[in-house]
Amino acid sequence: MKLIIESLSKSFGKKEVLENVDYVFEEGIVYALLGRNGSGKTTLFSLISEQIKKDKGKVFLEEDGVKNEINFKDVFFMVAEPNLPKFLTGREFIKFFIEANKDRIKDKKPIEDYFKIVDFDINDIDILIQGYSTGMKNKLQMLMFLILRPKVILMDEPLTSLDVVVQFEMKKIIRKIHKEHIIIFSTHILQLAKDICDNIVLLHNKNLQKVDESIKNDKDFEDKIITLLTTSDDSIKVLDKNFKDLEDEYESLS
Ligand SMILES: Nc1ncnc2c1ncn2[C@@H]1O[C@H](COP(=O)(O)OP(=O)(O)OP(=O)(O)O)[C@@H](O)[C@H]1O
Repeated sequence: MKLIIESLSKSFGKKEVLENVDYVFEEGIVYALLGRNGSGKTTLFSLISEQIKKDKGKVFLEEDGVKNEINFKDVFFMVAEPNLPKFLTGREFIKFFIEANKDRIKDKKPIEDYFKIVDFDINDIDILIQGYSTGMKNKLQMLMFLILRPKVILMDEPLTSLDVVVQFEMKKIIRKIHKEHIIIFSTHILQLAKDICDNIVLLHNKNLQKVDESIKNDKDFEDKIITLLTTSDDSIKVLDKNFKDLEDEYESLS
């Protein structure tokens, strides 16, 4: 199975965020999507999951050699700050979610078993979601994709709000299920990208760019990624210019 992006472009007003992006993501590989703030990671995920309209280009899913335009039902987009119904309990919400998606769930389990997978405190499942921490809400989101097992899983900064124990559990779960899915994981935490992902893809200069796999084992891994994310970036030129101005100013004073 492959997720194929062809000539994808998106602008907001005059700001072009993605320009003719072509990329192929494959099943069984966990991808880390790295990019600077505002580079377009969330925009890319929103386009793939059809939450916003493309200006140009298409996204396909290829299965057994047959290529079709992607259906939003094949994609689960896990956001950093989930918007869940506040006045339901965790149990009520997951029960409703299972009922609403019953035709798509292959391997149905008792509800409490699902909560156990993400190490959700059983005493908390009957309190209202409005009382949940961000980490607890994120565990509910994880449950949603573990119940649905969609073909494509997009995770926008997913583990940041989880405590280290749950992060570790989630890393294990992602590694366990990754063979049957296409998983793309956006993060600013380079160590996480290195730990959990097979391939690193940069979103930089409005386009996607594969990072050579050997970089992951390089002792200067973080420096190299930063260099790649700052090449031909105007902000760095501005920074350099400011330092030059300061140096000149300093020299004229001394
Ligand atoms: N609905 C919108 N209307 C106008 N501009 C938008 C909209 N959504 C995103 N943008 C702009 O598109 C650019 C890319 O935003 P996006 O949220 O995709 O970046 P990101 O890589 O996810 O950033 P971060 O790492 O900070 O979360 C930004 O300049 C942002 O201001």
